[in-house]
Amino acid sequence: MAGQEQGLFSPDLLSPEVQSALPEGYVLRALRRTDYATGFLDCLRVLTTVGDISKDQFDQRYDWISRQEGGYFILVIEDTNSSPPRVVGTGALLVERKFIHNLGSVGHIEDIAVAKDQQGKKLGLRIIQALDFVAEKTGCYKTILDCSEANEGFYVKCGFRRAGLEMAHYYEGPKSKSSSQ
Ligand SMILES: CC(=O)SCCNC(=O)CCNC(=O)[C@H](O)C(C)(C)COP(=O)(O)OP(=O)(O)OC[C@H]1O[C@@H](n2cnc3c(N)ncnc32)[C@H](O)[C@@H]1OP(=O)(O)O
Repeated sequence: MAGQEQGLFSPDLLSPEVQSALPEGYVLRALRRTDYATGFLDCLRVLTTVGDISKDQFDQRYDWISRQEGGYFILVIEDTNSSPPRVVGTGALLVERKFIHNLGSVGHIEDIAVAKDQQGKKLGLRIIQALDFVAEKTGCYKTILDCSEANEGFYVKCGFRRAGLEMAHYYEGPKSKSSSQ
């Protein structure tokens, strides 16, 4: 499907309040397969290294994410004033289903990025509000995220507060095949 495809998830999960708070011509929507060529990957490059991803690799990852049935949401903000329309912001929510808290669900916010020339227009805030909406609609009792000290103030403005400490264990060597299946 191309053009008006629904994307990764149902439009019911897109907050109407967030859409109406966006600047004129900016659209909140789910990631689409066609976003390989609309600036989505460039947006992520503001955040970190993305690498040289082919269309085929993009499609394979998109298909894997779309099979996660209610577990993985990626949304974008598109600027339709630009010609052609361009993705200028993105964010992801992973929903972790647990046994604890009466089979509770926890949302994990990941990969928030706003294009450099679009920062400071509250797009980052709108992305977080839109992901909070998805988290609440999918029954999460809380949402958590990791960020740098430099971004703490942004997340405080979005209603988050410091809680806990992040730890990481990085692995060397080739990526396991299962990570792309
Ligand atoms: C879980 C993760 O993904 S962490 C990684 C976050 N992403 C990045 O670091 C990538 C590079 N940075 C960006 O993409 C953007 O700068 C973002 C996402 C951090 C912020 O997006 P923006 O659209 O520029 O921010 P937005 O305009 O929505 O700001 C909302 C409020 O937060 C404030 N704010 C924005 N960034 C910061 C910051 N780094 N520190 C303190 N306050 C900030 C703004 O001033 C604004 O405050 P106001 O309401 O008083 O005016």
